[in-house]
Amino acid sequence: MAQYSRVAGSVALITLQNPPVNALSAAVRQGIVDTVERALRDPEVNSVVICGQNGKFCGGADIKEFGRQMSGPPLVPMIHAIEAGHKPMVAAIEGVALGGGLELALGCHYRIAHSKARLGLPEVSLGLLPAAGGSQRLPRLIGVPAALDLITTGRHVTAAEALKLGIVDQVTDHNTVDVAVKFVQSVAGQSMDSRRLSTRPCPSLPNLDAVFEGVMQRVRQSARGAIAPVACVQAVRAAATLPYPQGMEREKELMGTLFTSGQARALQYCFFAQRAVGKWSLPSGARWDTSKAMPISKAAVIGLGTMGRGITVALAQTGVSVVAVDTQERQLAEAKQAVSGMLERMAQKRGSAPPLGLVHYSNNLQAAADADLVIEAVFEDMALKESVFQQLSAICKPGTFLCTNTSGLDVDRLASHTRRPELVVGMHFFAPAHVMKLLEVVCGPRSSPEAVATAMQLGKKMGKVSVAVGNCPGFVGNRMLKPYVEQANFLLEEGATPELVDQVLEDFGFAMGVFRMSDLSGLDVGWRIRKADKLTDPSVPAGQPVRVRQGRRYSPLADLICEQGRFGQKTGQGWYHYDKPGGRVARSDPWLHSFLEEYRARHGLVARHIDHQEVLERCLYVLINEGFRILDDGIAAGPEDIDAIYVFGYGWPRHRGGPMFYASMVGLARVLERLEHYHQAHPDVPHLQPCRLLRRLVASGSPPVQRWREVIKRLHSQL
Ligand SMILES: CC(C)(COP(=O)(O)OP(=O)(O)OC[C@H]1O[C@@H](n2cnc3c(N)ncnc32)[C@H](O)[C@@H]1OP(=O)(O)O)[C@@H](O)C(=O)NCCC(=O)NCCSC(=O)C[C@@H](O)CCCCCCCCCCCCC(=O)O
Repeated sequence: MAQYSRVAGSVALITLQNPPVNALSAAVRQGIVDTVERALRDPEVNSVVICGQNGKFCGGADIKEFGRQMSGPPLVPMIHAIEAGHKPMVAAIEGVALGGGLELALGCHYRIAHSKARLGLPEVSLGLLPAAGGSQRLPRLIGVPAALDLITTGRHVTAAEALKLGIVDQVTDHNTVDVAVKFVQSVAGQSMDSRRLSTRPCPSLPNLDAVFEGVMQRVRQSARGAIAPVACVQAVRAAATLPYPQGMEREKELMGTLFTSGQARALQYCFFAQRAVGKWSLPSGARWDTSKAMPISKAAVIGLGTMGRGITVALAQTGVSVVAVDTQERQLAEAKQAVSGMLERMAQKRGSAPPLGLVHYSNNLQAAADADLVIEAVFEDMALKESVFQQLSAICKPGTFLCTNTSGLDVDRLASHTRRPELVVGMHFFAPAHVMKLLEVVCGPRSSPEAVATAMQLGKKMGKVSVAVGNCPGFVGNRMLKPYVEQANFLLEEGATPELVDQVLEDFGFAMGVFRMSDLSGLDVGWRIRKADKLTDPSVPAGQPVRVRQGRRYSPLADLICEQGRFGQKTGQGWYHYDKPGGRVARSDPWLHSFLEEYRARHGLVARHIDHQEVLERCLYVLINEGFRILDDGIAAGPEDIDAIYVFGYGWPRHRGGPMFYASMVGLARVLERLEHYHQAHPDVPHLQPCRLLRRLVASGSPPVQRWREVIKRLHSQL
């Protein structure tokens, strides 16, 4: 797993071999230990180059080994032996040097990188810290502030930035190994004493305490309960204040706490879940590896509201030529300005030219005629969308994929208005579409494997985490959101306040609680949907109790708020009060509190004390229960799909792994027992009734989340 060869007579070349990213598995570590020993022993060798096979230096420790019995030589002494070696060692970095891979390179005496290489210490995003000496060597090399930035964010840097920071000694456009071999020969025989980072002091920093205090405060705030970023700061502080051996002890101690934590398990699960969703399969048998994606060089976006504009920007950023269409002149002119502005700002940040020439504008649907793929993003109204699809089907060239950005309407019904329903899929983006990572690709029963593969591939090119889901009202994300929001409203009826509910959810790790989030998205959106579903007052049959709809408990609270013209941030009032329409800072609103009191009095409801546990359990478990129903219905292929959707699209805290992973951590039996308890207390809320799949999983011994797919398959095959 590490190949030894001799090049240029006296240089030992050690090549890591563990495709696809040369991760430091036990076998690779053993290979490195053996080959380094051999190179140091061999009298004919006077210097060493370490590189990775297939143009990739090393993606770090083998994450698949975590959580299992560790075997093979440990990383820390292995890297120490390299650093202590009396012959010069150079890391030839191509592709990536990440985590343990960069730590290995930091143990070498020199580092030479290809200009396209990326380097970083991303352990924090796996719930860990760079514990193979990275937290101690990097600050000694580049100073505390830069090291803190890289280690607490886990961000990757380009070779050019690495050179500027001093992480690498040289950047080349040529063959990196050849350059490294030449270089190492030029330093052979020299003392490497000054090149051993562990022997260097950390560059001194005035106001060390103040710097760490400030950083710790910022990190704690943005971590939202994640423990790894905090431990990363503590480890770098050890580098800045302790001699190297004690610093290493501290690094080990901190890693010991992180390594076995639930958060590390959750974050590592997220890493693999993000990759698993790319390997989609559908109930029809269509799969990612047998379905051919078509190339998309020209796209059209229909409807240039907020979503259409964001989608246009995201496509142009990807290098796709876009025709942006809106039949309303005023909207078109505003969109032109907004899209150009967004593209310019993004280009300025990147230091490149904005791709303005890729976007063309039109007020005529005919302009979409020769597009390879069209994304409809008109107002969320079925009749309007049906008419657009009918027209597009007549206008577009044969073979154009027709996609809808609907957030929950029936994709199959739209497909039925076209001549080729197999070319229709949903591409559900999340606002702002050029920023948010999630894309739900909604597959109707008639969507062809080719259409699904094309939408998935385009999403990936746009930098999205694309998740293939089935067609049902709300798909996956919004379908699960509905009972969650509903519970929050019921809790208000029973005595809670928006502040209490939001605080509990934010303490859990959500960026925003449900009420703050609703104010941000606009309360009128849900109101319009409830009106269309005939849930709001004028369409309710006479004599129907106001808190019952379609035979189940209903809370008209949100409707009443909307009737007051309180649509959230945009109107300056919603569940909270804002300084002005469009204001961002949510303040408690005394009006809302008296409104809730009056409401309860009017309906004979007596406010009771509601504790944090009840808020959390009712909101989260009802959402999780719907997740199980979605799995049982085959709308999502596995728990990873649901979790990726919630982490990347709904602000679910990544260090909690996603709702389904969280359920497995809490214990399925516990979730079931609490749902049963709440359903008994609220028999008129069907969403609280534990789903069949949850019961089945508990009955089969609550297998780990990675094995749920098998249980689901078995369950379905028995039907
Ligand atoms: C590398 C990438 C940037 C490549 O991206 P790309 O898009 O090209 O490809 P994919 O992401 O799709 O990946 C392809 C393929 O490869 C798999 N993979 C990638 N990286 C790894 C990896 N590091 N390990 C295993 N597998 C990997 C990926 O899953 C894909 O597989 P598939 O089957 O889907 O094809 C990108 O992949 C990337 O970003 N990778 C992760 C990089 C990273 O985060 N590296 C850091 C790893 S953690 C680390 O290095 C830790 C070290 O600092 C120190 C470790 C010291 C350990 C000491 C343990 C002491 C424990 C003490 C505890 C004591 C407890 C007690 O007391 O008992």
